[in-house]
Formats: sequence, structure tokens, C-alpha cells
Amino acid sequence: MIVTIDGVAASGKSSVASGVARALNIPYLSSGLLYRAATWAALEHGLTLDTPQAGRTLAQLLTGWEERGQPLRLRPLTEGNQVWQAERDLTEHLHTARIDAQVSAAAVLPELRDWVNAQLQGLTPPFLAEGRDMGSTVFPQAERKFYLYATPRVRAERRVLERHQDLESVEAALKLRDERDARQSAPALDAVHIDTGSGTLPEIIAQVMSHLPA
Ligand SMILES: Nc1ncnc2c1ncn2[C@@H]1O[C@H](COP(=O)(O)OP(=O)(O)OP(=O)(O)O)[C@@H](O)[C@H]1O
Ligand SMILES: Nc1ccn([C@@H]2O[C@H](COP(=O)(O)O)[C@@H](O)[C@H]2O)c(=O)n1
Repeated sequence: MIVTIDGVAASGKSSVASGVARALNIPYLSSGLLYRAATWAALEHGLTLDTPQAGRTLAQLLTGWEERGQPLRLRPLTEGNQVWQAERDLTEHLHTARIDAQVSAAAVLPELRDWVNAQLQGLTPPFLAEGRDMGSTVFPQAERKFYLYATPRVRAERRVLERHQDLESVEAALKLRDERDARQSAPALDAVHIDTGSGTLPEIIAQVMSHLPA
């Protein structure tokens, strides 16, 4: 079985995916974490993302690591996904304001989208995949698809509890990321839409579960 959960930034995708995956006893895959890790790699290597050759250069960097036996890999742990490169856990570097600000510019590159999609499509079901285009592009065959949303204010209020930033700038950054991401990835037309501002996290997880076979 494949279940997809797409949604806007900070709508609760990872938290809901983790809860549902735990209840189903299957792993969840955070596609956003792979985009974040590739963005981190690009920035670490001084790669400028808005040049015509950026996609090719980034793809060469990622495949070069692969060929040298030091690939960038998603570890789909149910309690929270991680990304490792060789023996190094990169996860703590990936949820920062710096990566938030740059990740949409990396995610627009077709070479990176192909690389992320190939990583995910190479995995064996059952699993739950979360991101922006999991139900529409990467796993159109998924048995159940969900789309999570909430107002920018609700999402910003939640995010400031996780990071030491002010509410107005977090909300502005979320709106900007939503706008950029909407141009490069679309949710599935057959997804069940859920407003995560309408309940607590356990209630939203229960709402998703109610649409899944018992
Ligand atoms: N009802 C709720 N539904 C979902 N998330 C909630 C809810 N209430 C609080 N949260 C919190 O919202 C925060 C953002 O959730 P999460 O990081 O899972 O979102 P995300 O969509 O994966 O974010 P990003 O797009 O930035 O990766 C978390 O701290 C989560 O616990
Ligand atoms: N399927 C996806 C998933 C993510 N992205 C891009 O990555 C960014 C980070 O994702 P989060 O889920 O951690 O918020 C996101 O803002 C997108 O730019 C994507 O394009 N497609």
C-alpha cells in the first residue's frame, strides 16, 4: 500500500505522516527532507542556484557522491526521517531559516526533481510519502491521497514554537515559500483535503485514519 500526504509548508505533513505511519506500522518518507539536503549540499559547495547550469552541476555533485560510495540517503525512521551522507547525519542542518529560504530555488531544478523522485520510486512499498507532489507526480498510483492545509497565521504560530523567530517574519517567509512551491508542484486532484487548523494533532491523525481501510 502507498499513502500520500501533500500540503503547504508547515501544514503538519511530517507530524501527521509520522503518527499515521506509526498507527499503520509502515515507514514514512519525507521528500522535503531530500530537497533540503540537496539544497544544503549546494550551499556547502558554493553552488549558485539561479544559473542555467545549476541543475546539472548539482546532479553531478549528487551522483559523484553516489559513485564514490558516499551517497546522500534518506533514512525513513517512523519517529522522524533523517538524511545521511556517508557516515554523517545532516538532519540537524536541514530545518533552518537559511535552508527554508533557498530550498524552493533548488526544488525548481528539473535535474533535482528527477533525482529525488528516483530515490523515492526505488523504495519498496508499503509506505507513506509526504511532500508537495507525491500524489500527483511521484506516486499517482497511491491507494489513498491527502492534502493538508492551514492558514499562514496558524502555521506561523506553530513554527515560532519550534524556532526562535518572530511571528511576522515567519508568516511572510511561509507565504513566499507557498507561492514559489505552487509554481513547481501541484497536489493530486483526487486527494482528500484536511484543514489542520481545525483540530489537535491527534484529531487530525484520526481524521486521516478514518479514510484508510481498517
Ligand atoms: N493539528 C495539527 N496538525 C498538524 N500539525 C500540528 C497540529 N498542531 C500542531 N502542529 C505542529 O505544527 C508544527 C509543524 O508541523 P510539521 O513540521 O509536521 O509540518 P510540515 O508540513 O512537515 O513542515 P515543513 O513543510 O516545513 O517540513 C509541528 O510542531 C507540529 O507538531
Ligand atoms: N515533493 C516535494 C517536497 C518538497 N519540495 C520542496 O522542498 C521544500 C521543503 O519541503 P518541506 O516539506 O520540508 O517543507 C519545499 O518548500 C519545496 O520547495 C518539493 O518541491 N516537492
